[in-house]
Amino acid sequence: MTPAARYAAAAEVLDAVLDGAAAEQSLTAWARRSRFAGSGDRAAVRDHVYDALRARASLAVLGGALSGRGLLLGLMRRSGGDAAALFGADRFSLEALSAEEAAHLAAPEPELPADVPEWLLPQLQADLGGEFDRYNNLLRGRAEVTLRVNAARVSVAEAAAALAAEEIATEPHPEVETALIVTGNPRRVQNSAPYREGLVELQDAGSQVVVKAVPFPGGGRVLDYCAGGGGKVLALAARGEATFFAHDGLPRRMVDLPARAARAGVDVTCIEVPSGTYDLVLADVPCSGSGAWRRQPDAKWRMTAEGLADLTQLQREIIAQCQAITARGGCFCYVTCSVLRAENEDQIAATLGQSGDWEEVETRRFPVGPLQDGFFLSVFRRIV
Ligand SMILES: C[S@@+](CC[C@H](N)C(=O)[O-])C[C@H]1O[C@@H](n2cnc3c(N)ncnc32)[C@H](O)[C@@H]1O
Repeated sequence: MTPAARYAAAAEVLDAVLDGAAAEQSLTAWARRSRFAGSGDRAAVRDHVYDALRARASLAVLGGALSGRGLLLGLMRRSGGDAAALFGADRFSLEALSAEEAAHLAAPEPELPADVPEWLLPQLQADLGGEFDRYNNLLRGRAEVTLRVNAARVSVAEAAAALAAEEIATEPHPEVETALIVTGNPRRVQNSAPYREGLVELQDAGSQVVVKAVPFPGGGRVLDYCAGGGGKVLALAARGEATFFAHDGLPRRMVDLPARAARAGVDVTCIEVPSGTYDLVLADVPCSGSGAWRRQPDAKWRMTAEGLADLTQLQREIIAQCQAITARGGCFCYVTCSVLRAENEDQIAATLGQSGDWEEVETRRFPVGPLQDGFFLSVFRRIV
């Protein structure tokens, strides 16, 4: 596909997303009906779509319309690209610029809105204060592909060398000692020997830092109550000996966990119903994902006030369930990848903070950064 044709395909996918379809499904549907597209084409179209969605509000203003075409015009304007040369470039491209579009692009740059849902803007500004502008700018960029080195099996330098042997370039994360940032050939990672052999796992650096901050019991029973694919419980299991359990309200989400645990050389038992008590209960609860919206920008635009209220209700239910199964003297760790107080500090204040049965060990925010997603962690110990 020509570069112009890739933009035309991205516009088609974006229009479907703006009509309410999910980005991943729309990309898959486009790839199915476009058998001529190679892997490079699919990757380029995906990048255009996600770049446009991350900054949907500001690009619509820059490009002059909230449409696939308008967002891509905005994207080109932001990067200083020549839209006139690409639009109308060949028979597969988008139509040439209209006189109105050309005039819009030539006019002085308008004031740009923030790239967060309008209804949530006041809440985000109040919650993040002076950090909001930085957060908003970071949300417009791509997230890094990051690996967690399985420190139980290999050193960071050895893992980097094994990846380099397969032409996967990495750099150590400047602050997170187990993290390698993939700087070349990220799409090769999942077929590489270091990945298949469990020397590395795909995991954001923020996620790694949160797990490291969890007080590890050094034995006993450890439960990941919202395990999903198992990222957190696998990182916990890499920290030392204990008996590890994984649970999820939607058990099928754990389908890949046994294979991932086997690759990493750790034992994790998936359970449908927790039984007895656990010395450490970690709940990485379902949340807005506002600390990780770079990775799922269409989720950002789909979030509604009602959806957020439902999530905060579910989070309170999960906290209550976890309180009941934490052993006396054990710890409960509440984790979100949200930057909203409503899902973080307010939840803790309304639940654990009200109970005389629990003492706070630590509550921390891990802000969104250029190299990591944003997280929140609150650790409470159940009084003996
Ligand atoms: C943020 S994700 C967890 C990600 C995972 N910890 C990781 O690091 O890969 C939240 C998970 O909570 C699960 N969940 C939703 N409702 C739940 C409930 N009532 N009880 C337990 N888990 C639930 C979801 O299915 C989802 O897998």
